[in-house]
Amino acid sequence: MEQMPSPNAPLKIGTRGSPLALAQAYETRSRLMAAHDLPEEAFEIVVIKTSGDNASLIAADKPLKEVGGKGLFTKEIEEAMVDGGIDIAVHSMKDMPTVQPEGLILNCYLPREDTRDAFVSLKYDSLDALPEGAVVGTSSLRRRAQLAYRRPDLKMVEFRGNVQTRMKKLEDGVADATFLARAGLNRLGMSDVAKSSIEPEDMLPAVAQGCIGIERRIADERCAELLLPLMDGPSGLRLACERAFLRTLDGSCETPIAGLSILEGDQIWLRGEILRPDGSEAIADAIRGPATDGEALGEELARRMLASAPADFFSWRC
Ligand SMILES: NCc1[nH]cc(CCC(=O)O)c1CC(=O)O
Repeated sequence: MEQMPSPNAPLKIGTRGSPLALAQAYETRSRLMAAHDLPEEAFEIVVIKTSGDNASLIAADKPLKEVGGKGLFTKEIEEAMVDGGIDIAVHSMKDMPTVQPEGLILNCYLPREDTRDAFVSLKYDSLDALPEGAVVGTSSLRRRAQLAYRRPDLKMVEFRGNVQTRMKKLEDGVADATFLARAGLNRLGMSDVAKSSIEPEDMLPAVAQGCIGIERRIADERCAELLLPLMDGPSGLRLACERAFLRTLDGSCETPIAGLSILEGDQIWLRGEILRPDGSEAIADAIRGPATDGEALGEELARRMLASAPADFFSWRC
C-alpha cells in the first residue's frame, strides 16, 4: 500500500554509507535547505547497505564486474524507494545503470564537478613520469583498458576500497600509482592527494563522471516539486547526451567505454572511446550538434562506433 507521509514528516534521503556517498547526500541536503529555506530537521539521511558494500565480496580481490555489475551499488536503494522507505536517493551518476526500474525517475542532476581523473602516487608526478613496468592499482575496467592501450608496459593490479584504503596500499608499495576521479577527491576535501590531472585529450573519463543525480518515484509530486530548483540545466543536457551514448552501446555492465560531452554555446560536443578489455585495440570518434539534440547525438555516435568496429569487438556486451 502507498504510504502517505504527512506534509511535515522529514524527507528521507537514501544513500550508501561510504564517506563519498555521505558527502554527496549532505551536499544535496544543503542545496534543498537553501532552495526551500528549510531547517536541517526537515530531512533525514537514511544509510542503506547495498550488495556492493558487502565486506566479504569486497575482500575477495575480484574485479567488480565479476561480483555483479552496475546495479551492485544501487539495487537495495532503489528497492527502498519503491517500498516508500526513502523518498529520494542520491547517486554518483557514473555508477548508475542507464535504465531505471519501473516507477522511478532519475532526471535531477546537480552542477557537475571536475570530470577528470586524478593521477595519484607517492613517487611520481604524472602518468608520463611512470617508469617502464611500473605497477598501477585500479579496479576500473575502463581505466585498466585505457592505460594498457596507452602504456602496454605498465602492470595492473586490482585495487579497491575507499580512498584511505587505496592510499595505504600505495604506502605499503602494493602499487606505484592509482587513478581516482577528481570529483570524489574534491568532495572528500582530499584533492591534495592528486599529483596531476588526466586531461580528456589524453584519456576520456567515464560517462557521467563527476555528476550527482537524485532519483525519485515518478508519481511523487511533492518530491518532483522539491527537486525542481536543484535541476542544473547544463548537467541535464550533458548527461542526456552521454547516457544515450552508453545506453545505445548497451554498457549495462562495467564496460571499457569512456565518453565526455562539453557544451560550446548552443552546441554540444561528445567524444567517445571504446576499448577491448585488454587494451589491445581502441576506437574513438566524436560528434557535434545542437545541445538540445544531445540524446539523438549520443545514440548516433554509438551506432556509428558500433558499425565501424570489428565484428568481435563487442564480445563483452551483455
Ligand atoms: N566507481 C566508484 C566511483 N563512483 C563515483 C566516483 C567519483 C565521483 C564521481 O565521479 O562523481 C567513484 C570513485 C572514483 O572513480 O574515483
